[in-house]
Amino acid sequence: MLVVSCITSLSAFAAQPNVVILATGGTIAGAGAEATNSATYQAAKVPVDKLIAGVPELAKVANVRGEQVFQIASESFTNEHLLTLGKRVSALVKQSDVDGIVITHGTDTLEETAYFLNLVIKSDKPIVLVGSMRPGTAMSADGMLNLYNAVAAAAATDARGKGVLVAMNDELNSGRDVSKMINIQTGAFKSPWGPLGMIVEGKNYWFRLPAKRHTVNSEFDIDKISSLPLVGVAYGHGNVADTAYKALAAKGAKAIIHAGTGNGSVAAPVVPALRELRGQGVHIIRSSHVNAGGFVLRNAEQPDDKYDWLVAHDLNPQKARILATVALTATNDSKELQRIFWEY
Ligand SMILES: NC(=O)C[C@H](N)C(=O)O
Repeated sequence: MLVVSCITSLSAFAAQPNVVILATGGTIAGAGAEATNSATYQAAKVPVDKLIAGVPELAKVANVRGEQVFQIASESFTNEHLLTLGKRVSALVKQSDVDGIVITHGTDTLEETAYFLNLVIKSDKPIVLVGSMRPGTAMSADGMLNLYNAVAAAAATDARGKGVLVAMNDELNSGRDVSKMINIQTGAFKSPWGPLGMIVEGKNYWFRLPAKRHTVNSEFDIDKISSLPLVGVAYGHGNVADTAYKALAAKGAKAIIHAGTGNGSVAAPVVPALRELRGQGVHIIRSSHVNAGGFVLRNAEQPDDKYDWLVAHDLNPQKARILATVALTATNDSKELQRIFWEY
């Protein structure tokens, strides 16, 4: 009897999917002095093994192992961090003993890393990013459930082929669309076009699919990218001057994302400087900083065809920076870049 039950539990273990948790820091690995410290704490303190040990229920949905890739607050996530993480994910998804990847990440730039991986990883295996809005030491900390949901989602075969996902607050959002909308509530991550699905008690419920190119259908491949060009973001407002745009170009920016008002509109006094920069070879990409999601169209507000400027369509400025950075590794042609902005 004993032998039989041992064999049964062994085969049950072997049958579980293998999920690797790549830890990068953030509030999900944060710690505060008191349980009441939900907003004042130090990010990136708790190592991955301790995070995993804190959620024993993970073992019921997957064979989980952790790797500490970085231990940083995500506001300091550089292009080099993106490259290092992307190459590690790419190597892992090629392994036959890896079924899914979870990446624990600070929430400040989680949307940027999720979009980057969505563009450059050639795999249909689930890749799920997760963070938390409160540190694990706080009352009603959200990290445990978010992590459980992320591992359950990454372990599920129904999460395959949907691009890089973000599991936060019971929602499964596309890494392309999702954005941090508020910095103090657990329901912080929203997509302007709605979530792809929900995860409830470890089960995924899907409602829609991403329409844009991603992962296996992307023309970009992290294995072929060895460095990322500099792309800057300049914030537009009514009294804006050309100082930031010119300074970014002087620092070597290959493209400048104009975080514009409304329809990516540009204040009249800075138009000449932006035209001049384009003449010097710097791409000008009009995006919008409106809160619920911009929708910038070519030749609306500004004659993009005449100026050879680009539009980021619905990508917010930080996501537009990611796509421009990746796209510029493949082409410097403005028509090609605009095609890429429509397709991804
Ligand atoms: N909630 C968080 O994770 C915020 C933190 N500043 C980070 O992005 O690392």
